[in-house]
Amino acid sequence: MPDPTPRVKVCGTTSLHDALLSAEAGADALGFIFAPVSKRRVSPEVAREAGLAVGPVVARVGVFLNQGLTEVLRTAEAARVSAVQLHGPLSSLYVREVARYHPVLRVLRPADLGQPDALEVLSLPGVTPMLDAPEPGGGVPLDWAALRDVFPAGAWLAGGLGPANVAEAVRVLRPAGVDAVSRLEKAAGVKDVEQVRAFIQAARLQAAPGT
Ligand SMILES: O=C(O)c1ccccc1NCC(=O)[C@H](O)[C@H](O)COP(=O)(O)O
Repeated sequence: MPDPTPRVKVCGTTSLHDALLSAEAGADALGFIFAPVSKRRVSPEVAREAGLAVGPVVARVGVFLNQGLTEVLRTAEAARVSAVQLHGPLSSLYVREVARYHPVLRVLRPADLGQPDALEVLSLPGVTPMLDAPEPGGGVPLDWAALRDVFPAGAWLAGGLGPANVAEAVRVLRPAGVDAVSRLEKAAGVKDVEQVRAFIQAARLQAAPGT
C-alpha cells in the first residue's frame, strides 16, 4: 500500500536563510523559481548555495515557466538542483527531453487532464504530474471535490494551499506531495516561519491511517 503521507514542498525560496528555515521545519523539498516573470525569482548562484546548505536529503526543485530547453538545462546545472518543475504549454517531446537529465514535476491544470498530450506526459518515465491552478503562485485553490475522480495516481497538488486548508485537500485527493508558496509568505519571496511550520505539520497530520 502506498505511503499516504504526502511529501511537502515549500516553493519560492529566495535566500539561504529561508532555505534553512524550511528545511528545519521539515520540508521534503524546496522550490527555486527561475521564471523571469516571477516576483520570487532567484539566481542560480543563490539557489546553489542554499541547496548545498540544506544537506543531502532535502530535494531542491528548479521551477521554470515556458523557458527554452537550453536555458532550463543550463540553469538547473548551475543551481545544482535535484529535480525540475515545468510550467506552461510545453510539448511532451520537450518534457521527455528534460526528463533525460532531471526528474521532472510536470505541472498540469485541471483543464489539461484528458488531453492527449497530458496523457502522454503521465506515462513518461521520470515524470511526476502536479496539478496546479492556471496562475502559478497565485494562491487560488482548485476545486478538490471536482478533481476526486480524475486526480492522477501519484500526482502532487498545488494551488492556494496553506496551513488552514492543506489537511482537507490531502483528505480529499490523497496526493503524493503538496506544494505551496503564497500562503507561506510575509512578503513576496520572504517566508513566514510560523506558516511554513504549520503547513508542514498540517499536511502530515491528516495522512495517518484511519483519518
Ligand atoms: O510562484 C511564482 O511566482 C511562480 C511563477 C512562475 C512559475 C511558477 C511559480 N510558482 C510555482 C509553484 O510551485 C507554486 O508553489 C504553485 O504554483 C502554488 O502557488 P500558490 O497557489 O501561491 O501556493
